[in-house]
Amino acid sequence: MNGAVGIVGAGAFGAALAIALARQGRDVWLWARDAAVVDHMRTTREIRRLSGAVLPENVSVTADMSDLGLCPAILLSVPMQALGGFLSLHAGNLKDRHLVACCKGMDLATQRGPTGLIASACPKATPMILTGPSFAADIAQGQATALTLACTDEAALKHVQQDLSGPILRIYRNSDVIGAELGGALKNVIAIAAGIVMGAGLGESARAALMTRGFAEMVRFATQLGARPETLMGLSGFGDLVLTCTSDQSRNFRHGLALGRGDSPDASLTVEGVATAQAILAQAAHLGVADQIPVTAMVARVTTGKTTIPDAIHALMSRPLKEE
Ligand SMILES: NC(=O)C1=CN([C@@H]2O[C@H](COP(=O)(O)OP(=O)(O)OC[C@H]3O[C@@H](n4cnc5c(N)ncnc54)[C@H](OP(=O)(O)O)[C@@H]3O)[C@@H](O)[C@H]2O)C=CC1
Ligand SMILES: O=C(CO)COP(=O)(O)O
Repeated sequence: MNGAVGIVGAGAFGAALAIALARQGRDVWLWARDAAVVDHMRTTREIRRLSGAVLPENVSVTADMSDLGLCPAILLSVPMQALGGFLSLHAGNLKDRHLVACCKGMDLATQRGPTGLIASACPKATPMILTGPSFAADIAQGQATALTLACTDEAALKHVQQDLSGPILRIYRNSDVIGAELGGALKNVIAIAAGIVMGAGLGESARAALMTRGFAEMVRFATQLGARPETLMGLSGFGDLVLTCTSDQSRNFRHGLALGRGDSPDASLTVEGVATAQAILAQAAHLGVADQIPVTAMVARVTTGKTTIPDAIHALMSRPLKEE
């Protein structure tokens, strides 16, 4: 299909985007790595991870990457920690394209964000990131959703913005790739902390304080890496932080909720904030600014069993007093 949108990864988000883009009139190639999963989707047209949402007719499903050969833009909707491995396996099929990362996080092995991994694996491709407040289930149901698309190539950015926009997906463009990436990565870490606060029974006031101080930390860290503060205040930062910290649809929030209650989190789910907290902390330590991201540091320590939740709360509450 000449000009179809390619989507790699038929999990919750990839499938939801396929459904929305198809409803907006685009032909879509949806790729999954597992031939049995592809057969099941072809036969039933159902997406198990989206409570049986149905794929429109103009979505073609494949396990063969060469089927995406005529797609000028390919959305990469695999988990962050799988992106590097995926790119090294399939770089040959992806060169020269607009590659739109849909994952939120930072790679633990390289401490790079998704567009950094794309640029390194596919130097001739144009890397972009699509991010912002958007639960897959909402998108699959056709609910209006606003997202940020970030890229440093303005012409390519405008082209893909146009391509992906429609009555379901309203896409805002942004040239600040670092800010968009870090907003999406860090909000998942803060959402785990918000879940812990609620699970431990600390109450709504504590959650509001955590979100506010977490947001201050997001802006501080991202601007040190070159992000624009306004990007963090937009959909990819503040918008997604609010969504993810306040809804138990969020897997990151639910992960924290389970930890706060003393339960075991569901290990089968994609919970990006766990590895990302460690990657951000390692990067901050390398830059000598680890003391400026106290919430992220505590999430990294709690989720790796290096400290307990009561000790983490005590440590955060007894930091030296400072100006807001
Ligand atoms: N779900 C949501 O509401 C949203 C998710 N996102 C982001 O989208 C990204 C994907 O999340 P989501 O779709 O929810 O996750 P899911 O766990 O639902 O799906 C992940 C998909 O990636 C595939 N996959 C995993 N590893 C590889 C690999 N090495 N090579 C190829 N395919 C692989 C999985 O295939 P298999 O089934 O074979 O393992 C599965 O199809 C995350 O970064 C998330 O933060 C962003 C906004 C909203
Ligand atoms: O990023 C998301 C919504 O914007 C999805 O959040 P979770 O990955 O926590 O479910």
